[in-house]
This record gives sequence, structure tokens and C-alpha cells, in this order.
Amino acid sequence: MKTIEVDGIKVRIQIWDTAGQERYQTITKQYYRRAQGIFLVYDISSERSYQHIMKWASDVDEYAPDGVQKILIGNKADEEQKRQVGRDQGLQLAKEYGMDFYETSACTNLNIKESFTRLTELVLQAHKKELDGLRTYAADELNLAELEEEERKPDGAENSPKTCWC
Ligand SMILES: Nc1nc2c(ncn2[C@@H]2O[C@H](COP(=O)(O)OP(=O)(O)OP(=O)(O)O)[C@@H](O)[C@H]2O)c(=O)[nH]1
Repeated sequence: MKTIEVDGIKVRIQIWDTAGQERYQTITKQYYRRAQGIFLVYDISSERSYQHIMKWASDVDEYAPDGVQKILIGNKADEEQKRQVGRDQGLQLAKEYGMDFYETSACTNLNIKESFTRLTELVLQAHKKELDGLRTYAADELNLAELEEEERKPDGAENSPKTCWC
């Protein structure tokens, strides 16, 4: 669990780091079902991990809910001397999938906060209609409650602080 602030709103996010190894994939897929946002992560020093993104993406399409938000990440950006995947390749793949793209480093913290904030923003935007609906509903409920309170007060009671309602 982590709390981050997006547009002045404190959002509590639950983060699952799923295992990459093939033998855990049955369990991994179960995490997709309740995900609202997913990072598809490859390692910029491993062409193989980049090639594997297509497999991850098709699993996400198959098992994650419709409307799940996704961001492509090229991690280990601090390992420039070992780079096998160009930044342009990351951008190109992200464009194909219609995703945002960041190169990050868990070692230097490059773009870690930015990518988490962006994914949270995307999830919030995707749920904006529901949130707005809830806000309107809550406001209506509140108005109704206030109205009922007003109706229960005897005439002029609201102007008289000494009046007892019991
Ligand atoms: N240089 C560098 N090393 C990193 C970075 N992120 C992770 N590592 C190292 O990469 C190795 C694997 O990291 P994990 O966090 O276990 O990777 P994972 O993708 O969760 O691995 P799976 O268990 O297969 O899911 C560890 O030795 C980390 O220290 C990074 O940004 N830069």
C-alpha cells in the first residue's frame, strides 16, 4: 500500500509485483482480474525482456478487465553501457499499444514517482464518470438529509438557539 497525491487528491494504491517466471504464470494471471492499472516492464539491457512484452500485453488483454490502464516501462535506465533496447524502440512499441512510455531506474529513482503518478491519474480519469456520479449522489443525499432536518424543525426553530427539539 502506498499513498500518493494526484491533483491534490490523496490516493491509496495497492501495488502487486507479479513474478516474471513462466512457472508462476497461473498465479500471476489471477492478479490481472482486479487490476485497474498495469505497468508492462522490460529491462533496457535485455532485448529478450523487450520481446516478451508482446506476450505480457496479450495476457493482459485476455485476463485484465476492460478499461484497465497500461503504461510501458523500460527499466534499468541507469545501465546505459549494457543497453540493448533503444529508447526509440520503447516509444515505438508504446505507440503501437497506445500506451504512455517511461524509461525508469529503480536504482536512481528516475521516473519512478512520475510513472506511478501518471498511472494513478489515468486510473482516476477512467473512473471519473463513476466518481462524478458518486459525488452527485452524495450531494443529493446530503441535500435531502438537510431538507428533512429543516422539515422536522418547528417554525422559527432555526433562528432560536435555545429551542429544544426533543
Ligand atoms: N541496475 C539496475 N538494477 C535493477 C533495477 N531494477 C531492478 N534491478 C535489479 O534487477 C534484479 C531483478 O530485480 P527484481 O525486482 O527481482 O526483478 P523482477 O522483474 O521482479 O523479477 P521476477 O522475480 O522475475 O519478477 C535485482 O538484482 C535488482 O537489484 C534498476 O533500475 N537498475
